[in-house]
Amino acid sequence: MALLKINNLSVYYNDYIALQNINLEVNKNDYIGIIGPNGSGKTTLLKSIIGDITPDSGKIILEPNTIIGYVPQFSTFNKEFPITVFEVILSGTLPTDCKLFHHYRENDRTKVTLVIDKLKIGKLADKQINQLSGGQLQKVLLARALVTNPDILLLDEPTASLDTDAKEEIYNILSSLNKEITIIMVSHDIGMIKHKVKTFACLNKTMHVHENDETIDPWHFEDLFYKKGN
Ligand SMILES: Nc1ncnc2c1ncn2[C@@H]1O[C@H](COP(=O)(O)OP(=O)(O)OP(=O)(O)O)[C@@H](O)[C@H]1O
Repeated sequence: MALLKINNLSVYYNDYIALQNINLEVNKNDYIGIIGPNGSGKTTLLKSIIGDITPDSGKIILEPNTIIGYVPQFSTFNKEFPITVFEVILSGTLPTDCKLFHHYRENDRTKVTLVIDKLKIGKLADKQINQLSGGQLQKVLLARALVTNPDILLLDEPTASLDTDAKEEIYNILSSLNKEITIIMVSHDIGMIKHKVKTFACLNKTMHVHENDETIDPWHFEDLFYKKGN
């Protein structure tokens, strides 16, 4: 059984069609790059998968007990909130039905320490988030998503506004994580992810899926949005 199956998913914002009849099958260890122009529905698709948006039609089927980790768009994160790196990552353990005064368990703190070690960001743990560079903050957001030990990691433009070295570092971390975790990543960085992802999902309200092989030229990919995929 697929880890995640999307069948004929459509999402409307009032009369506006954001996603139309999307189909996608995601299996263990897949590494899918979702590409598409601005406004093509990429974030809407990720939010539908995590249940933040209820589809108007179609189905999203998860294998039982599948855990999803979500790294939202960097720009949507409020860097001015007075909170440390450790606390941001700890917040990833909060249950979805969290009460106002939630008490973390010792086990939650242990999970944070493990993920901090894994991403080698121990030196950042006590810093306030407004003291971080873009690349450091991106790693912290990744750590927050990893703290629940997800089976599938969804990332919305994880390298937007990062310099080339910081991008390369994030992509190297993701390639290493992909040995254990299935990854679905939205990106505008087609030239760079060409060397990373296993599959391209080309989205512009409708979606076509293509294996990332030598026939895909990252500089002439426009036709991938129209060809019939699987
Ligand atoms: N809450 C909303 N209400 C109305 N329209 C929305 C809403 N959210 C998104 N849209 C519209 O739906 C379309 C798809 O938006 P979405 O954010 O999913 O695109 P995207 O591909 O992620 O864009 P970008 O690359 O710019 O981040 C856009 O035209 C957007 O304006």
